[in-house]
Order: sequence, then C-alpha cells, then structure tokens
Amino acid sequence: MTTHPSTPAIEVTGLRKRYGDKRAVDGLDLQVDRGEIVAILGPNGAGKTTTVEILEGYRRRDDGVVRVLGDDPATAGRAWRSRIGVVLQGTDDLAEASVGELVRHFARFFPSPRDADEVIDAVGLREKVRTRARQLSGGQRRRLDVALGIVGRPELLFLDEPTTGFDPQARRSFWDLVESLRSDGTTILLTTHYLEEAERLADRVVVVAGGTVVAQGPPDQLGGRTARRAVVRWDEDGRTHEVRTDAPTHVVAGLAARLDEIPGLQVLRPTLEDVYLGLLQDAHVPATERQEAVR
Ligand SMILES: Nc1ncnc2c1ncn2[C@@H]1O[C@H](COP(=O)(O)OP(=O)(O)OP(=O)(O)O)[C@@H](O)[C@H]1O
Repeated sequence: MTTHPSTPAIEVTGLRKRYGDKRAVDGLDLQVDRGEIVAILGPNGAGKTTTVEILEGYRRRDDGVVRVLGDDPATAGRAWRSRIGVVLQGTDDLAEASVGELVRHFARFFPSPRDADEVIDAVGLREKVRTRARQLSGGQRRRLDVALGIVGRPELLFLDEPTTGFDPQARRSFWDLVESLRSDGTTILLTTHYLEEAERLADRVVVVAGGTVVAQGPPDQLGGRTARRAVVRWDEDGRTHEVRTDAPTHVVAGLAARLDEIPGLQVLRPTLEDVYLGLLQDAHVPATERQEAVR
C-alpha cells in the first residue's frame, strides 16, 4: 500500500491480544499523527510492550485493525521495515562487536542512513567507539540501542522505556537528542515510567491500564478540567481548610475580602503525577501497582 504523508503514522482500532486467559491488550484504540511525539504511560503489565511489539510487527494480534505508516505490520515487507526505527528493551546479541562496528553495520541495512559517527556523537558514545558492546555499562548499552534505532533515519521511531538505567545527566542528553529528532520531523512513540520524561518530551500522553486506553491528552491537559482543579488551602479558626476549585483566584479574592491577610495560604496545582495516579485509581488499578507505576 502506498502511504500518503497526511495519513496518520499509527492507526489502531480495537486491538486485542491474549496470552492464555490473560487479556494483555483488550480493545485498545490509538492514533499518532505525523511528527507527533506520543508517550504511553501505564503500570507494569498494562499492555504497553505488547502493543508496541504488535505495531513493530514483532508480535501477532488476535483482533483489531492496525496501520503503521499505512501498512499492516503483520504483513508489511522490508521496505516498510526500513522506514521504522526500533529501540527494544535491552537486547544482548552482537555483544562482541564494537560500538563503531555495530552502528556502521546497522546503517548498511537502510536506503538513506544517518552518518554513523554523527549518531555515535549524538548519543554521547564517541569515547566508546572502539569498546565492545558487552563492556558497556547499562546506560551506555541503552544509548547504543538508541543509536541503532535512529541510524536508519526512520520516519517513525519506537522507544520502549529508552532511559531506564540512565543517570540524570545521561537522561537529559537523551532528551536533547529526542528534541533534535523532533525537529527533523521524526514521529516518535515512547513508553516510559518517568513522568518527567513524558512531560518534557510528549505532545500527547496516552494512559493505558488493563490493556486499554483510560485517558489521553497533552501533558498539561490530561484528565480534563476536573482532574486539574486547583486546591486552595488556608488556616482559619484553628484548623486548615481546603477547597477544590476551577477558579482559585476567585476563592482567594473572597478570602482576602473577608480575612484581609490569609493565614497559611497555599494554592496547589495538581502535578502530572497527581493526575496520573488519580486516573489509575479511577481505572481500579490496585494501590501497590499504582505506587510502582511512578518513577
Ligand atoms: N509472552 C508472554 N506470555 C504470557 N504472558 C505475557 C507475555 N508477555 C506479556 N505477558 C503478560 O501480558 C500482560 C501485559 O504485558 P506487557 O509486557 O505488554 O505490559 P507492559 O505494560 O509493557 O509492562 P511493563 O511496564 O512491566 O513493561 C502482563 O500481564 C504480562 O505478564
């Protein structure tokens, strides 16, 4: 099938996948537009990796319609595969080859690859170009995975928990790298457990729980108005009062008119973490799994 650039990069309707009795993906709908960066958030076992692997063509679905760059990943051929980039959750094959050898080797599979040395620089591995993959630290190994995922200049890049095991500095330089891919027009679908990462990188966040999408939106609008209401807190008559409101300025003005100085005044906006945890609670995700969902 020929792809028109105005078609979405990813279109998924009613996706289902079972493992035995376990419904790993249970009627999931997703659309990702060209040039968009979308982050999938969800607790362990929510079905994120299964979904991404189906979109990458590495896993068969049981049901649903899936189009990735206009083709069905279950039947798409090599030309299609050369247009997508994949960064899997840590692989250990080819560990005897050096960083430079691996990146150059992968580049040869693609019709218009990026320059291997530029890619190695971009992921911060210049010093390690002669080091064997098996001798890299966990974070360096992950950066090599990212280099292999982007060297083919993919139109669409899948990043499955790309910064797990990175130190904060490596994570920030990885974010800069993703920003530069964004300005090249690369469409990116990433899964992450780091809310700061989703907030920083994603145009849109999709929250998955129990194999289905429970909420989606730009990071600053996720959950809608109700979830994002501010809390106004103040002390009066020897105790702390709290009001949830869409109009905190109005509440504070009313208090100021009545109390002049407002003791202990606080206006708290919910963070993405607050909103996310609230959405998981609404989706009946048990408390222990909610705690593990946030990093
Ligand atoms: N090959 C498999 N065989 C059997 N069950 C599986 C298999 N792969 C995944 N599952 C189960 O399917 C569900 C979804 O798993 P999946 O890996 O897609 O979740 P996830 O959201 O990516 O989780 P995590 O954040 O832990 O990576 C889980 O209950 C998992 O145990």
